[in-house]
Amino acid sequence: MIRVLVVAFAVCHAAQYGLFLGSWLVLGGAALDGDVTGRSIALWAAALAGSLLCRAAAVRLQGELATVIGRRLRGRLLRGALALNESHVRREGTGHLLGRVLEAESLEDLAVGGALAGLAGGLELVLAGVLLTAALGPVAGLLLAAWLVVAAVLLRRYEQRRRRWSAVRLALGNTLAEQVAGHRTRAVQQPDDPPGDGTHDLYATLARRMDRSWTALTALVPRGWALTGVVLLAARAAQGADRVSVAAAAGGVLFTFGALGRLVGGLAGVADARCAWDALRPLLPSGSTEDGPLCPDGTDGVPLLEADDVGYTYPGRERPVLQQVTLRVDAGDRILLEGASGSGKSTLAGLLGGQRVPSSGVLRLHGATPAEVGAAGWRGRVLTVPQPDHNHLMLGPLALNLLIGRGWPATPGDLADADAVCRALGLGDLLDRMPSGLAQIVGETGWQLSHGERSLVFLARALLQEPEVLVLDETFGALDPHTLERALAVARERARTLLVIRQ
Ligand SMILES: Nc1ncnc2c1ncn2[C@@H]1O[C@H](COP(=O)(O)OP(=O)(O)OP(=O)(O)O)[C@@H](O)[C@H]1O
Repeated sequence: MIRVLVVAFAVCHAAQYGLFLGSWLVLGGAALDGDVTGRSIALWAAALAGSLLCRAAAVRLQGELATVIGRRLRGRLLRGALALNESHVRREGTGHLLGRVLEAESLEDLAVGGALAGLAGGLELVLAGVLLTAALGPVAGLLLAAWLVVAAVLLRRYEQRRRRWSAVRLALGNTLAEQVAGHRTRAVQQPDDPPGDGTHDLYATLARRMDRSWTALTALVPRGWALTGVVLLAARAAQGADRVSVAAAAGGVLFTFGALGRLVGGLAGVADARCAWDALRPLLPSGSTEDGPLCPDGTDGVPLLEADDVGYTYPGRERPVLQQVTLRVDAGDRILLEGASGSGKSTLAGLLGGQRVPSSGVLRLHGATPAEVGAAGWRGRVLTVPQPDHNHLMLGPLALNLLIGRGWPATPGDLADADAVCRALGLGDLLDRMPSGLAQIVGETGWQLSHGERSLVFLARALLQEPEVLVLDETFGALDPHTLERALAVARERARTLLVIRQ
């Protein structure tokens, strides 16, 4: 699809310039011969109209290309982000990752903002170079080549500066995200704003340098060439060349000026896209863009979920948190896992849910490893509900928070299920109190839920996803004994296979 669109774009673009040049050749030739007739004007108008039609088609194809590339890129980004394991996210920081995602815009701009047209400028330039050499001699061709060398040097410098600026921007984005997340704590604990660490100044300096390089590239090169062209034309006129050849040479210089401008603009866009691609690469899934094959259902004698000699060491830590863990979970099991604080229960929950990768040993779902099942496939079947402190309510309707695992917008059936699960868990009073019921906006700036209510919403959300194995990590810690008993009974009744973790 993308290849077809690119070829169609290139054909339309070439036809546009061919017709444009042809129109002026017809009229210009007739004018210089002093023989402008109704026929030559009609030919000129027809070629110009054809050129405009080709331009419209090229712009439309460019838009389609941008949409297709954007959709694919965002799809891959989403799959890659969902496949990231928790320790990777923690190590890099969410702000850093967010900065990387924002780079996707530069890649889309490459298609939307006309960099393709800039690249087509390269083709125009070849054509212009040939015309120019024919009209002004080989010296003109050599001078044009010299300006291309200058453009290459400036382009390289621009890309280097863009990379340095991007690295600081990512770090700055991460610091900002952390500061926003910890804003309340800082507001309470720090009387004054802490002094800056100089990163903002560095960012501003690098941004200025990058802008200067960009200006030098996109302004100096075409204008420098225009000046060179004027000198060449003046020399040609001084040699006593006839009017026709000076006019043709002036056309060649002007044509080259436009093509050079589009070429350097396009190449600057490509440099932006290369930097953006390097920033995005860690987020994109490697190999196939599709999820791996799902493992077979219910193979006889094979455990539903098993951990075989599994160990885990946090990155940067010397000692493992878990060693030689062996666990077998069969369909329909209800398992309680207890242990002391810091003994590694949540780490195991993360491993079982596919959010971490074991340092040793192997996990299997229906006999298939996570690599065979695919990250998204595994997480869709084994769902670990993190401790309430590590779980999140998104700013949005309560229904969205409950049904996020089922797709959005919700169907009437989904909403009825959500209502039934909430009422079974004891959230009926809350639903009746909220003016908009399931449509009530909850989250940071919406209706504030108590700790217990939040845990019940997290539990309802997980039950509504109907995973094959549900792992609840200290989900009941904030509930009073009566609510706890009721919630546990609902979980036992509704979950297909249940593993509950508590201290
Ligand atoms: N991201 C991390 N990096 C390094 N060490 C970690 C990380 N997360 C947890 N640990 C350490 O791993 C050990 C096990 O932590 P884990 O959270 O799995 O224990 P737990 O049994 O769930 O504890 P609790 O019952 O208190 O929630 C702890 O010593 C903890 O400090």
